[in-house]
Order: sequence, then structure tokens, then C-alpha cells
Amino acid sequence: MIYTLTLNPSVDYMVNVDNVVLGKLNRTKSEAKFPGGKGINVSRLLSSMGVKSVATGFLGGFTGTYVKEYLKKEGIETSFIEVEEDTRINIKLKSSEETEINGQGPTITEDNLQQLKNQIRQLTKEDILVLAGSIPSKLPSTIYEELVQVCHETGAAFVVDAEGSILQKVLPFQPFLIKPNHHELGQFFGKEITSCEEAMHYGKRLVELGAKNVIVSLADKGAVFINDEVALTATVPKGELKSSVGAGDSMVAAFLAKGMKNGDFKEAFRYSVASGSATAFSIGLSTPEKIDELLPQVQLSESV
Ligand SMILES: Nc1ncnc2c1ncn2[C@@H]1O[C@H](COP(=O)(O)OP(=O)(O)O)[C@@H](O)[C@H]1O
Ligand SMILES: O=P(O)(O)OC[C@H]1O[C@](O)(COP(=O)(O)O)[C@@H](O)[C@@H]1O
Repeated sequence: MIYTLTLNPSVDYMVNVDNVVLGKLNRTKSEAKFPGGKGINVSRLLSSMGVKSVATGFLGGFTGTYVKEYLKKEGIETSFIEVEEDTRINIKLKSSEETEINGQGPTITEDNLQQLKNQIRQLTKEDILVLAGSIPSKLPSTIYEELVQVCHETGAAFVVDAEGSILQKVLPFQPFLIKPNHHELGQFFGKEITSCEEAMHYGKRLVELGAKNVIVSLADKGAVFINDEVALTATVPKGELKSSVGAGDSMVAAFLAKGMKNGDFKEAFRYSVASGSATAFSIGLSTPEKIDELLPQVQLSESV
């Protein structure tokens, strides 16, 4: 079974404003609300691709209820730990550029944390845990390493989609997949990464450091995939950017959905790039129909 862990879920409040002006009253052209947080997005996408998962993490208050009910309506199994304070609301502002304001998240008590660790201890080598997104400000910054250590002991495989400083700590435990974007990869190596060639160079180092499969995304500039056997660069489909929120999560979900089914990681990577772009060209997440439509535009080239 695939488990997704979102330590810091959100309600994503997406607003579209023409020419936003700071310090003035702005009115929206359109708006939408969705459950958010990286693991939750992965569960929602997997479900749309017909793959079951269990979504876990911490939820609280009226916003937490909204997220839980939304997932329930979509038929997604959940196992969230209830916390006292409200789940955060993240603001996603689309104007001439995209601006995000993400909240810190609620207080998580020691007791809440123990409940989560007990859950993760139940996983077996048949399971995959997707750990994704930021750490709520009140949790210890070592939480990813601690949970990955538990996976290591139980034999469960794990995927990490998080910022560079977190990636550094989990690589020795050999994650099945990591998916930094080029900013996160740059943060990891203390470099600015702007091209697929650079992403390939540093992505290969992540494999040497312990990752089994690495995808580096560079938004509309392309994406690279590296494991012990192949190094691939993908072109990215062209289209109108509506909102890139969840684009990275869409890549992770699509890679797992395809790769777990037939072990063809090359095709899984191609599907994951199409899925990222299908989300970028939508308000909300990609759909299998939209991914199939974009797939012919994703071309792979192999490098040595
Ligand atoms: N402007 C865009 N045009 C086409 N595809 C995009 C665009 N922005 C994002 N994507 C797609 O989404 C994927 C992930 O986007 P990226 O911004 O790199 O990651 P993250 O959402 O994790 O920051 C890209 O590999 C690409 O497939
Ligand atoms: O946990 P973080 O890093 O604050 O990110 C949370 C945000 O990331 C998202 O999951 C989107 O992630 P991506 O755009 O990287 O795929 C939003 O739904 C959510 O608001």
C-alpha cells in the first residue's frame, strides 16, 4: 500500500487578480479552494489514476474538517491525527506572476507526534511512504530523519519531496525516489542551477549519495531523471500556465502510479512530466485525460 504523509496540510486558497497592486484594494477575477499539502495532492492524484493510497499527517479545526471531508468524498482512505489548532490556509496568488504565501501550521504536541510514529512503525516492506512538504514550525527539524529511520527498520520504501536541507539528511537511508526542483537542488549544493545539463550533473551526485531514483524538475525548461541504469532529459509540453501549484506533486504521483505497475521507470518518468504540465495548465490538479493529451509532447533523450 502507498501511504502519503503530509505533516503540514493546508487549504489552498487560489486567487486570480489582474495586475495586483500591493498596498491597495484588489478584487479577484476568479477564486477556488482545494485541499493542499504535498502528500495530500499525491493521494488525490493517485486516486484519479485508479491507485489506492492512505493519506496521513496532522489535521485540525474547521480547515482540517474541510480537507478530511473533501478526501472522503473522493474515496481516499485517511488516517490523520487530530490536532487542536486549525490546519493552515495557504494563499496562491496568480497575477502577471505567481506568488505563494504558505502558513506555519498548527502546534503539534509530543503526544500527537508519538501517535504518528506509532502509525509509521506499522508499515512493512510491502509498503511505500511518501513524505512530502514542509515541517510545521513547532515540530523538531529532525522529524524527517527520524521517520525515515523507522522506515529503514521496518523495510518500507520511502519517497521524499522536500526542500534541500531535508534531502541532505535522508539520502543515507536510500530513498526510492526524490524529486527536487532546480531551486531545491541548487539549495542542496549551494549553487544556482538553471539548465538541464547542470541539473543532470548535480542529480547524478544525489544518486551517488544514496537516492535510488532522482527526478529534477525545471518548470517549463525541462526535467531530468537519473538512476543507476539511465540518465534521461525530457522536453516539457507547451501550453498556457494557469497555476503550477501541485505540479511537482503531480510528477511524484504519476511516477509512482506507472512505475509501480510495470517497473518501466523510463515510461513512468515521461508520464510524470506530462502530469506536471497537465497540472500547470489547469486550476487544480491534472487528470488522466489531460496527461494522455500532453504525453506525445514529452520526448526523452538519453545521456551518458
Ligand atoms: N510553465 C510551465 N509549462 C509547462 N510545464 C510546466 C510549467 N511549470 C511547471 N510545469 C510542469 O510541472 C513540473 C514541475 O514543476 P516545477 O515548478 O519544476 O516543480 P515544483 O512544483 O515542485 O516546484 C515540470 O517538470 C513541468 O512538467
Ligand atoms: O509544505 P509546503 O512546502 O509549505 O508546501 C505546501 C504547498 O505545496 C503544495 O502541495 C503544492 O506543491 P508543489 O507545487 O510543489 O507540487 C500546495 O498544495 C501547498 O500549499
